[in-house]
Amino acid sequence: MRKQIAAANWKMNCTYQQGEDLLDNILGANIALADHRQVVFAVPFPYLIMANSEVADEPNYFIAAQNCYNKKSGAYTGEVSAEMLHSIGIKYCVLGHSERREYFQESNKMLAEKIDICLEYGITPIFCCGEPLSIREAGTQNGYVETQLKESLFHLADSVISKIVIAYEPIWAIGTGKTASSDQAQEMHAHLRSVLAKQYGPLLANNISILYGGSVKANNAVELFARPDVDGGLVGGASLNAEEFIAIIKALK
Ligand SMILES: O=C(CO)COP(=O)(O)O
Repeated sequence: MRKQIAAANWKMNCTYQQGEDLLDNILGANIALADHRQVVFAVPFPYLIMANSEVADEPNYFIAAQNCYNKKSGAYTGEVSAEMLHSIGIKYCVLGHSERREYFQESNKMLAEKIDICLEYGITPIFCCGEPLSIREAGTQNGYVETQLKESLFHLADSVISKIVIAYEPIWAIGTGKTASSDQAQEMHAHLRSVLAKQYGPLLANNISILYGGSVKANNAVELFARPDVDGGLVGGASLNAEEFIAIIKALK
């Protein structure tokens, strides 16, 4: 079975102490994860080392960075490299979140570079894609998201593509409380998988986890995650509440 993943994206939230308490509360629930299930916490940079040591003895729990730079090293004041993340044992990195694309002008091409560097350092990218409301209203979301995939991922060899996790996050559903219906999510996830299958063949496409993100909550996770092409979620707001996120972890297939 494909990996089913509950990923928390804390964004720019929590003090160090709050973050530590949140992790303690979630890990304290002692949810044992079957081998096809994983939990990932994407925490702010200053908390990576603390968070990584919290999950060190917890099988199938991992820590992610929320971003890294598209250059390997050098005079880029304030940036964080994939090599730095690797050097502290980080295994995942969220890339191309719509907030990065919007506020920091991250392009598909720049994201392709970030993906290559992460893979070089053995870091699994959680590649985010998703359309804005205007595109959804025009009905052209399939082509829009397909282009994001093509321009950032399709240079990857067959041997590497299965190392990517994809997160489909329709922008109109992020932080708005307006979740895509499970039908809308399934439809897009199936489309993305067919686009991947066209490029890489059905076998590889079937192995790639595609997470849904956008107002995932305890009360809609079961229905969303039950859909055949929805392999878990990338969760913002609800991941900041231990009880909510625990319920979301338990909703994994
Ligand atoms: O952007 C998201 C996760 O990366 C989704 O955020 P919300 O769950 O707060 O809508």
